[in-house]
Amino acid sequence: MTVLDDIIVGVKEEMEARKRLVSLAELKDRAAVAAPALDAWAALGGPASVRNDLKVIAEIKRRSPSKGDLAPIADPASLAVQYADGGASVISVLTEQRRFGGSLADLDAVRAAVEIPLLRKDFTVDEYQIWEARAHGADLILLIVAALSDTELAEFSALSHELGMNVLVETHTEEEIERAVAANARIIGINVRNLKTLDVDRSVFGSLAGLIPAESVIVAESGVRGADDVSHYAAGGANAILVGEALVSDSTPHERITEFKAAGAAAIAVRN
Ligand SMILES: O=P(O)(O)OC[C@@H](O)[C@@H](O)c1c[nH]c2ccccc12
Repeated sequence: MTVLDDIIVGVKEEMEARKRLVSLAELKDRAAVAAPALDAWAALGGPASVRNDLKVIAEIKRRSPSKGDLAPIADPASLAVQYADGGASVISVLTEQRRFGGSLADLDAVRAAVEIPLLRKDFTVDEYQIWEARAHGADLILLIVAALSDTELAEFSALSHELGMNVLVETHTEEEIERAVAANARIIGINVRNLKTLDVDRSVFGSLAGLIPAESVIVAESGVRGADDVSHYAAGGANAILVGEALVSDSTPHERITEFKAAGAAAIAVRN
């Protein structure tokens, strides 16, 4: 069993427990009265012809299976405000409980605090979680190609779009990019961390980014330690970066984001 398989077992158990507390019908009622989803695609730069800088997706991440506790986040709302002040385009809230220490309560707290698009970051394996995301104010959800069949990828994308949300489709291999493109994904992430082993290999980004059609927003996920990594991803074709650990463990995350955006813009100016 891979790490990913193991995580998903826990995700399903937690979801079954939530299903007993909140029915799908109840979630649909809540989703119907939620404020409409914000346009994460536009926030991430939109059509290729108008993209001009590097966008930052800043993540609220308490813990990870590879590193354990990252930082005590007493107040996710104030961290989110710092992210937004620093110029994050989207805030990612990890809601997976067992391995990442997240929750829907974190998503609620962040939703109440900022008005920029939110990614509900979780291991989506059931439509229930998509309704849940929308009911709790998410604008974007994560679909991990390695965890889904082509049918699930298509159905989950369609439901998300029906609910007005965008989808970040996460890949790690050439075959997964082909599957993401076949599913018409327009926001495609390359996670440099292999979720089956948790190994990080930053060179994966540069070797795969060229396979993604220019119309899609390309997100470099994981492994940003500092501005050099940001420059590396931007030079390799990233339109956006997704950063967790480096921001939650920094005392001035807004300054880090500003620094990352400057490094990204400089590398993109050279790239163009
Ligand atoms: O903390 P990092 O190395 O900056 O990584 C952030 C993000 O990419 C990572 O949290 C992540 C990428 N894909 C995921 C899927 C599930 C959980 C977490 C992730």
